[in-house]
Amino acid sequence: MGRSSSTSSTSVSLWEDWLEQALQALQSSMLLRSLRPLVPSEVAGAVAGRDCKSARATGTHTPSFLTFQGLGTWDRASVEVEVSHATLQCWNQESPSTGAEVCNLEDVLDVPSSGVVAVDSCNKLRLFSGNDYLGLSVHPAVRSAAAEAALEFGMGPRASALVCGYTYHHRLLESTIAELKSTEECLLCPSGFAANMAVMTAVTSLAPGTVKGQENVVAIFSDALNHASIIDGARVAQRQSNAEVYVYKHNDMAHLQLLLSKCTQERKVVVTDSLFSMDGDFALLVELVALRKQHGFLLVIDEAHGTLVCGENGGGVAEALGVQDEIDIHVGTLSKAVGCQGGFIASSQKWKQLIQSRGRSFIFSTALPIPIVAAAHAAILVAREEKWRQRAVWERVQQFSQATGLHFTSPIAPIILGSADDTLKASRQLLMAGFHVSAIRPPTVASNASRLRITLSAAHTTADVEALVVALSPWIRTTCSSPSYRQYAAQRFDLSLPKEISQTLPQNHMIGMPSQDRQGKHYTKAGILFIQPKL
Ligand SMILES: Cc1ncc(COP(=O)(O)O)c(C=O)c1O
Repeated sequence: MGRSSSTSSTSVSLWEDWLEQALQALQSSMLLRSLRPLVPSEVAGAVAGRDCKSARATGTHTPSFLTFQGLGTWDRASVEVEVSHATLQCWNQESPSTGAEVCNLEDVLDVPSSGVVAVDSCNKLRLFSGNDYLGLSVHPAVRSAAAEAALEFGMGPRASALVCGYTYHHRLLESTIAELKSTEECLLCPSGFAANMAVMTAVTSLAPGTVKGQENVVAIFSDALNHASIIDGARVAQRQSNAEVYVYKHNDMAHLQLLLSKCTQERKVVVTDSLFSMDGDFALLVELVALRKQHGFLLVIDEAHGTLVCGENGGGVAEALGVQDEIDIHVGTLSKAVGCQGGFIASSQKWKQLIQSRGRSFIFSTALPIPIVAAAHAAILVAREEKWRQRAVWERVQQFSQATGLHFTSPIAPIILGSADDTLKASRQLLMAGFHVSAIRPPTVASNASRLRITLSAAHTTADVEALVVALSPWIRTTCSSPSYRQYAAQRFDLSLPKEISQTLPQNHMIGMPSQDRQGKHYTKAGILFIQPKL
C-alpha cells in the first residue's frame, strides 16, 4: 500500500493483521531475514589509470548525467540491428536453430571462418519487437553509468542479496523505485519473473506449514491473460498446498465478483498484469480497487509494461489511473522501459520484510550486478528528466493507430491474423522487408488468435512507423474486416475505461497518456488521455 494510504475496510486491514502475525512468527523462529547494504571497495578494484568519478551511492547523492531534448544518433541502436544473410536465410526458411548457423553456413554464405560476421554481409533490421519503450537501453547516461560502475567496482560482490550481494547501489535503486511507485519500500529481484514468483509464493506462505483445507489457505484470483511468471508462481503456491487458484476471464469484473462471492476462503489475493503483454490493453484497476474495498483482497499488479510508459511521473498504469495508493504490491521489471535487467517489488515495509524472508526466487538467487543496478538507476533518472520520451512513444501509438485505422491502446499493438500459419508467413515477409515483428502463436495466445505483436518505442521515428505501415498494408486490409479482429476489438475497447468516462466518449477511442488536449479530440482524467482515433 502507498505511503499515504490507510486501510479502506475492515477486511483489508485483516491482511495487515495476518502479515503482522506472520512477521512475528518469523521473528520468533529467527527466520526474519535482513538486508545489509555493503559499500563496495572502490579504490582497490578500480582500473589503473582511470579517473573514476561516478558517485558513490549513498542514498542522497544523485550522479550528474547528460540529458537531451530529442532523439540522438545513439537512439538508433535501440530499434535497429544487423543480421547476417546466413541468419536471415535460415530465419526465412524457419530452419530450427541453436544460433549456430553463422558458423555452420560460413562456406555457403560468405561468413568469415572466425564466425565474426562481416559488416558487408549483413542486412539492417528495424525492430518493432523489443520492449525498450523509451529507448533508454542505449542512452549515453545509461551506458556511462554501467561502464563507470564496471570499471570502478567490477560486477560487485557475487552472492545473493541476503549474503553479501546487496550494496548501497542496490539500496539507492530501491529507494528511487519506491519513490517512483509512491510506496514505502522496494525490493530488487534478479528478474521480473523472479519477482512475480517471490510475491506469489511469499504472500501465500503467511502461516508457514499450512495444510489445504485449513482456513489460512489463500485463494488466488488471477486474470486469464496474466504473464507466465504469475501463473507459475501461483502454481508453485498451489503445489505447496498454500493456495487455491481461480482464473477469471480476462478483465471480466462480473466473473471475478462471482468467484469472489462464492469463495469461502478468508484470505484472498487478486493478481493482474496492469498492461497486458500480448494484447496491449489495460487491467481495470479502478474497478479492481472498488472490488478490493468490498472483498478485502490483497491487490497485486504487475507493471512490467506500464512502468515509465504510463503515468505522469512514469509510475505506471496505477499512477495514470490515480489508484497507486490502493495497490498493495506493485511488481515490475527493469528489462523493459528501464532498458536494463532485473525485477522489483514495491510495497509497504512489512510486505518487503515478508517477501525478503519468504520469497525463494529472491532469497536463493544472486543479486543483480552493480553495473546493471547503476544503469537502471541512471535510466529512471533520465526518464524523469527527458519527459519527451514518454510523449514520443504515445505519439507513435497515435500515429500507428491513425495510419492503420486499427484501435491500439498502448505501445503494444497486436494485429490479430487468426491462423498461426498466416501469422508466421506475415512475420517472415516483414523480416525480408527489413522489419522484425514477433509472430505470437498458441500456447502464448488462444488458438485462432495468432498475431503480429508490434511494439512501438520513443526511439522509432515517424518515418519508421510510416515504412512499417506500408510493409504491413496487406495484412492491415484483411485484419480490419476479419471476424477475429472484430471480436478482439469488441472485447477490448470500452472495457479499458472507467464507466463514467466511457459513457462520455464516442464508441471508437483508445486509451493513452497525458498530453495536450488537441483539436478537441482528447479527454483527460486522472492523468490518462483518451483519444478518439481517426477511423
Ligand atoms: C507482464 C510481464 N511480467 C513479468 C515479466 C518478466 O520480466 P523479466 O523479463 O524481467 O523476467 C515479463 C517479461 O516478459 C512480462 O511481460
